[in-house]
Amino acid sequence: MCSEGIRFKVEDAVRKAAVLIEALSWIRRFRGRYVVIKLGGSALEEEAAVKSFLTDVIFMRTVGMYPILVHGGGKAISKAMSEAGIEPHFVHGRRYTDEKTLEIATSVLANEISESLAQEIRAQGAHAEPLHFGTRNCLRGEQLTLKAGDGTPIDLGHVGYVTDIDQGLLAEVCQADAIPVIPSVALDASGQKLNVNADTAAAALARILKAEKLVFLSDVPGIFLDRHDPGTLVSHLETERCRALIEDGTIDSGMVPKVDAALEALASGVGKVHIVDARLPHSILLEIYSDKGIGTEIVK
Ligand SMILES: Nc1ncnc2c1ncn2[C@@H]1O[C@H](COP(=O)(O)OP(=O)(O)O)[C@@H](O)[C@H]1O
Ligand SMILES: CC(=O)N[C@@H](CCC(=O)OP(=O)(O)O)C(=O)O
Repeated sequence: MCSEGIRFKVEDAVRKAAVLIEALSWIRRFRGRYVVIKLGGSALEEEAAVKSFLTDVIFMRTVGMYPILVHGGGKAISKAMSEAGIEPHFVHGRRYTDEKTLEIATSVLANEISESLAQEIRAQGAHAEPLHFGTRNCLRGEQLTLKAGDGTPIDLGHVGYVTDIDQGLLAEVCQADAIPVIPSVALDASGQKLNVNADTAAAALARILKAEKLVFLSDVPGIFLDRHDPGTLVSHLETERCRALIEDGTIDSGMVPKVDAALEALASGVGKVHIVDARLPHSILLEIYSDKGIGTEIVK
């Protein structure tokens, strides 16, 4: 090999070592800490990206962090409903959930998506435990009642919000070296299933656990000031600015429940919230274990 080739090889090796050294302080800092990761339905559509993301989650567990995987599956639920001849209907961003919709949504989330994520984690040589009404339940909730402007209650059907979680169960699963996989379905005090928006379910978990971090993996690189201009990606946001961006419509549609959930989590003690692109290989590792992430971080 010529001297130029040797120099390149050495520089490449030094660069790789530098990445490991940079990760070291973050690995030490986050060891034994919970990080709640929400995988959205849009991100779940890309199989190869999901596999690569799960490798990252296994990495996090292997270096001593406690990742907790919470997932939605809005697109898959809508598809299953259409196949059953039911038109999905959303009220204030929540799916109107009658008996039949509840049956479809909970089956898609728990029996299909949670199980397939857990299977993939196992196929990659790690441990996973789906936690829901059909296995061991983790999320407890109550029916959600929204009010219209004039104060009249809005009927959402079997839609809920998380009031509490089984912290003992989570600790047991994490300490047994497994990665908990949790669909956004809660059980109320009488055992009735409730369909919960997955962003709010993840935020409630992070809030109750006082997690180090809450990470939303979606199908965008982060928050943009102008969605048509990739140069406007914001890498750091504080809560006040987030409120203003929601107010002026810069943050809208599916990003609103995420940022609302982020603000709620930060207000109750979660260290930092990240919004990253699930389609970008290793985005979550770069966000957590390097000095400068690649998505948007939100702090108090
Ligand atoms: N300011 C913004 N920056 C980036 N994305 C935004 C913004 N405002 C709204 N969005 C939208 O939010 C979407 C993410 O929400 P959603 O589709 O509900 O994702 P998920 O399925 O991951 O919960 C993005 O695909 C984008 O269209
Ligand atoms: C009440 C309610 O709307 N529940 C959501 C649960 C899934 C979800 O939130 O999935 P995403 O993360 O993909 O949006 C729904 O039925 O679509």
